[in-house]
Amino acid sequence: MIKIEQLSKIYGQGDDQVVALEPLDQQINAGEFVSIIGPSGCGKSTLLRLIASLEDPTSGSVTLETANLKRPVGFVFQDAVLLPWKTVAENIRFPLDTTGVSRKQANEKVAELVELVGLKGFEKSLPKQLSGGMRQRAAIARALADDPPILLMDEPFSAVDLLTRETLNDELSRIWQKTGKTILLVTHSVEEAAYLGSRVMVMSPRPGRLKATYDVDLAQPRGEQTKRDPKFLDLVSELRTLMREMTS
Ligand SMILES: Nc1ncnc2c1ncn2[C@@H]1O[C@H](COP(=O)(O)OP(=O)(O)OP(=O)(O)O)[C@@H](O)[C@H]1O
Repeated sequence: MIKIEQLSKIYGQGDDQVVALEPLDQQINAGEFVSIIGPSGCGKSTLLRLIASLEDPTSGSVTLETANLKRPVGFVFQDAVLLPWKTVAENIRFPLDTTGVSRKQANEKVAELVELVGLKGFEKSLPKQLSGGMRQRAAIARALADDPPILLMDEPFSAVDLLTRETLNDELSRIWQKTGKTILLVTHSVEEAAYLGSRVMVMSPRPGRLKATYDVDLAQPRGEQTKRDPKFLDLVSELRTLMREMTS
C-alpha cells in the first residue's frame, strides 16, 4: 500500500518558486494499476519522483507499506536508461549484483524476466542493437529484477511507434496480472490510461492537484474487445472532455 499524506512540492525560491504539487492525499492499495494523466507540467513526474524518494517533499509524506525492503520501487523512465556497454542480460541482472543473490539464482531470474518481457534470443545483444520498443522491454525487466512490489512508470511508451505501443500495452497488462505488482503509470494518452488502469487519476494544471479519480470497471484481461466496449468509449470520452476543459 502507498499512503500519500498532504504531499506537496515547491521547486525554487522567491520569485522563481514553482508550486509543482499542492498538498495531496491519496491511498493506493497493493495490486492496483493506477494511471495518472493531466496536462503538461501538472506535477505527474514530480509525484512519481516523490514516491520513489528521488525528490524530497516540501511537506507531507509518502509511506510505502512494503515490509522494509531495501528497494521497494522499480522505476521505468521515458527513455530506457540502459548501460550501453552491457548486454541485455547484463543490464537486467544489474540490480541483482548488489543484492547478494547467488549467480545461479541471478541467472534464473534473468531468464525468467527475458521470457516475461519477450526478449528471448536477444540476451546477448547490446542496447544499440535493439529497437526502441525492445529497449523499453529490457528496462521493464531490469526494473522488475529484484522483485520490487511497486513499479513506477513515467511515460514509458511515448517514444515508440503506435503499433509497438499497443503491443507493449498488452504485455504490460499481462505482466501486471501475472505479477500482481502495484503499478503507477504516467501517460499523456487518455486511451492508454483507461485501457491499462484499474483506476485513473486526473491531475489539474499548475499548481498540480488531484482533479478527479475514476475506477475503471472493465473486464480483465483487457484486449481488442475492451476498445469496443461502450464503457471504455464513454470513459475515454469523459476523460477527454475533462482534459480539454482544463487546457482551454
Ligand atoms: N527540478 C526542477 N526545478 C524546478 N522546477 C521544476 C523541476 N522539476 C519540475 N519542475 C516544474 O514543476 C512543474 C511540474 O513538473 P513535472 O515534470 O512534475 O510535470 P509533468 O506533469 O510530469 O509534466 P509533463 O507532462 O510535461 O512531463 C513544472 O512546471 C516544471 O517546470
